[in-house]
Amino acid sequence: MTMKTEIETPTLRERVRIDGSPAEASLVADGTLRWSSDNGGEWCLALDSEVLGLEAVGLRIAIRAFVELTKGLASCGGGNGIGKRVRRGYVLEMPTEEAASRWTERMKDYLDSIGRPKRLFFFVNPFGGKKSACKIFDTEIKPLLLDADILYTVKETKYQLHAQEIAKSMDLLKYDGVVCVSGDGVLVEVVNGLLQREDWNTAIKIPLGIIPAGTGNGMAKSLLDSVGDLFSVSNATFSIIRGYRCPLDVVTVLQGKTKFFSVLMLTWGLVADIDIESEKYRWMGSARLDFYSLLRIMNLRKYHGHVQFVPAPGYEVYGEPIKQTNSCCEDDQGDKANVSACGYQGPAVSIEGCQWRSLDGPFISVWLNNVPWAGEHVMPAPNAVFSDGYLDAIIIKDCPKSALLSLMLKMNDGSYCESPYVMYLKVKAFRLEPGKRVGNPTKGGIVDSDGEVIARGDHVFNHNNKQENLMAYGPPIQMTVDQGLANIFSPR
Ligand SMILES: Nc1ncnc2c1ncn2[C@@H]1O[C@H](COP(=O)(O)OP(=O)(O)OP(=O)(O)O)[C@@H](O)[C@H]1O
Repeated sequence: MTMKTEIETPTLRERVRIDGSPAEASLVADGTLRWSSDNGGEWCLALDSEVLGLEAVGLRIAIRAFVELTKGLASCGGGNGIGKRVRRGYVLEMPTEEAASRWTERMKDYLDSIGRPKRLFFFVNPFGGKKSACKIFDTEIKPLLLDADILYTVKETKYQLHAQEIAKSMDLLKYDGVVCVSGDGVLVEVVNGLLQREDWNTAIKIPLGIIPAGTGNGMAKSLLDSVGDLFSVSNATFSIIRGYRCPLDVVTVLQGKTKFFSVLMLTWGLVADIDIESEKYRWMGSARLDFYSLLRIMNLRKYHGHVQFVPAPGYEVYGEPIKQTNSCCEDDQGDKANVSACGYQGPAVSIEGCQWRSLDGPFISVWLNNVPWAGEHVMPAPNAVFSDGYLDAIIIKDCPKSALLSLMLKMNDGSYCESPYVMYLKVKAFRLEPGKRVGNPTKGGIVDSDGEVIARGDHVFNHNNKQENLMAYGPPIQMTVDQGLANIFSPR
């Protein structure tokens, strides 16, 4: 027999009716509402993890909850997160109006004390994924916001970089958070917009949120999966309503005088080729990635090139030590003022004195990740942590095609990393010098950051005969991590 310790002190007790049935109710100091019905059975609701909002009218308190579909007797706290949740109402009828207002005040005070957002700004990308973000907002997100008494402003993005433009100039004091109903692309634009502001150091601290409505939803998946929650729009929305947040590393990607900021990943070689070149098979739906992966592995490409990195403690065995770095950015460090008139300039801690190591090609694939998941079903970096100050580098130099095929099939649980062909290390900084394709010196690869092509070996020119990508293919591209620079709403 186990002894029950007195850690929960009931703060309020009352004879009530719940959904019409007489019951004995208590509201415990830790925010747990319990009741035992006269008809038998103990019930429990955790205000923090199961309640959206509440309202008192006369003797009645209407509680708007968000609970697991299979919520049973006395189960409290949102279960194991695996089950689907639904909105559900409970009505508490108090014996007096005085009791009703006392209980309401206590419950509202508790919800206020956990720092939930009250005013949110939403970017909705009507163009992302299956082009259903507006419908998702109206049918799945809005009802939860209304139940939680959250005031919201919605802005549909009209074109590429629209979200970045708005984030650069919007009045952030009006909001407790900026949420993207989109794929990862719009979130990255918001981070870039915030960091281009004069007041970037306060602007970047505004809590960011992501509700999956795109093709690439790696951030939403990483956040929900970190607590074992089911990947869904409503779970992502509820995690924003609850208001917990975690710090998020921001990566500065720099080449010469060009820079931008990333929060997800950068990839070159096999994965970038599959991600970008398979676009032409979009008509196949989700099968396009499997089909094109197979095609690329059968006709496997390798790329010449060179990488340098500052390993995290414990990862110094990889690569060869180098004394002097041929930094891509030495010139620019002294020239920082020219990079941008204002805004964030990159991590304050210098990496110049660090012990760099290097690896020479050819490479099959180089993949750097800030969070574990790159998409709903692809987990390249199982050990990635949102704010450890490191990028997880996954490098494949050589691998038989049959082994590569089986690695690709193990991408959905991260187990591919155990293969002896996969080099997995954590780095503080990374430099990529992408080269030409082995056996075909006229062809280069693709460097893809957060789903966008940033450099292409086969030059693509626009109608003004200017190279259309942000960066050049060949010269080093440097990535440095600023630990926990941003904040993101997280399930816990
Ligand atoms: N109205 C719009 N028309 C065209 N592009 C837009 C519009 N609004 C946003 N965008 C752009 O769409 C891109 C992708 O957005 P997002 O990440 O939300 O969706 P996605 O479906 O995951 O993306 P992808 O097209 O890379 O698969 C972003 O770069 C964004 O700038």
